[in-house]
Amino acid sequence: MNQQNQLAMDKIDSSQILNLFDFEKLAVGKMTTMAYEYVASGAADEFTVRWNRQALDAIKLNPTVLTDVSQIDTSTSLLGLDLPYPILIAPTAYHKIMHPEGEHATARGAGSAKAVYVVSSFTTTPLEEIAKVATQPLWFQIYVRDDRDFTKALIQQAEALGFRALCITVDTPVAGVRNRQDKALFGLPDGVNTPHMYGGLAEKKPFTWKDIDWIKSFTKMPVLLKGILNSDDAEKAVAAGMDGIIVSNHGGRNLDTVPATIEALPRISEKVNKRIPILMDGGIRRGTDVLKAIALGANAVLVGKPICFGLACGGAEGVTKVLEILKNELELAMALTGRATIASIDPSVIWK
Ligand SMILES: Cc1cc2nc3c(=O)[nH]c(=O)nc-3n(C[C@H](O)[C@H](O)[C@H](O)COP(=O)(O)O)c2cc1C
Ligand SMILES: O=C(O)C(=O)c1ccccc1
Repeated sequence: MNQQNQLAMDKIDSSQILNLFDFEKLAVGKMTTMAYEYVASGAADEFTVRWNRQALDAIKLNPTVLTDVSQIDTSTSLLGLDLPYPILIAPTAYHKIMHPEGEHATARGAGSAKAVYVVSSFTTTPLEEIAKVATQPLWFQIYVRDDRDFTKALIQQAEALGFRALCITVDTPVAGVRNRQDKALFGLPDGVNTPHMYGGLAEKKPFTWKDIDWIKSFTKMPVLLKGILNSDDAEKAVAAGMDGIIVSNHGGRNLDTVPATIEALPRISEKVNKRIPILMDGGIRRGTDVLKAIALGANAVLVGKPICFGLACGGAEGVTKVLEILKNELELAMALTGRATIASIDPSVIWK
């Protein structure tokens, strides 16, 4: 497709695309079936995918009235970064199957929206190209390979390119039961590849806490563990000197029937007791979802699938729009619950 046609394809009708669910509906017609099935599907019977949403929906809010909400301030700080709002782009693989500009567009979209973009190690665009166009901080996500020299070199490459934090994904020693993805005969189309990663998800060598210590020993980037669901592991992460954790069930794509992340969050938050920042992802689609996650102990959230759909619908602009809609909804949720700042969002905003 030429550039003119792509730009025309990328025009989003702002009068009709008003929330994150609208992007998914629009994306169905814009993506190949294979790419849509890859992004939208979860593991096995997709209970956890649904629970991520249902558990957020089931939480009721308890607004406070007559507080000064004339100035809503969504800003926060996280691992030395000042964020205008507590929403990051979750690492997702293979952006070029979603849009021809791939991760390049995602990085530009993140830049316009002033959001941190966590780049997947399964990026289909070289890290140096992403770093070149990024105007906001980038983080890097890694899958640890059996080849530890390769793993170390990749982390050092990201660090040298100015990536600001490292997320080690720990919930995927093997890929989950991906029936929908398999039925769609998922595979990368010709011309799309992953310049920094080889192979699939499953590796043979044990990958344990010892490897986490090893990574910590040679990188100066803050290190976060992505995919924590139980509070004992959260405690081990603190003990291992981690700089943060990401409470995640991989968007329901790995082990079906694990709980919703919003359900796992409170006990992890209690155990961690503010010693390190906690991020959360899984089913965040509305500003009220962000508010609920913060109320239950998250310092920030990440969004996965909606970014993929925004990218598919509108390239960089689509990515920006997804983030702007979510930020705007968060501001409204804060105003309507009587919370003018992120710090004022505490458990009392949840109806009990
Ligand atoms: C298409 C897709 C690809 C993903 N690829 C990765 C990946 O490469 N590395 C990783 O750590 N997580 C990956 N994830 C998981 C996301 O980082 C995140 O945990 C999840 O999507 C959050 O849930 P949400 O999609 O409901 O927002 C992927 C998720 C999706 C939907
Ligand atoms: O799809 C995923 O969830 C994922 O993390 C992934 C990343 C690279 C290759 C295969 C799966």
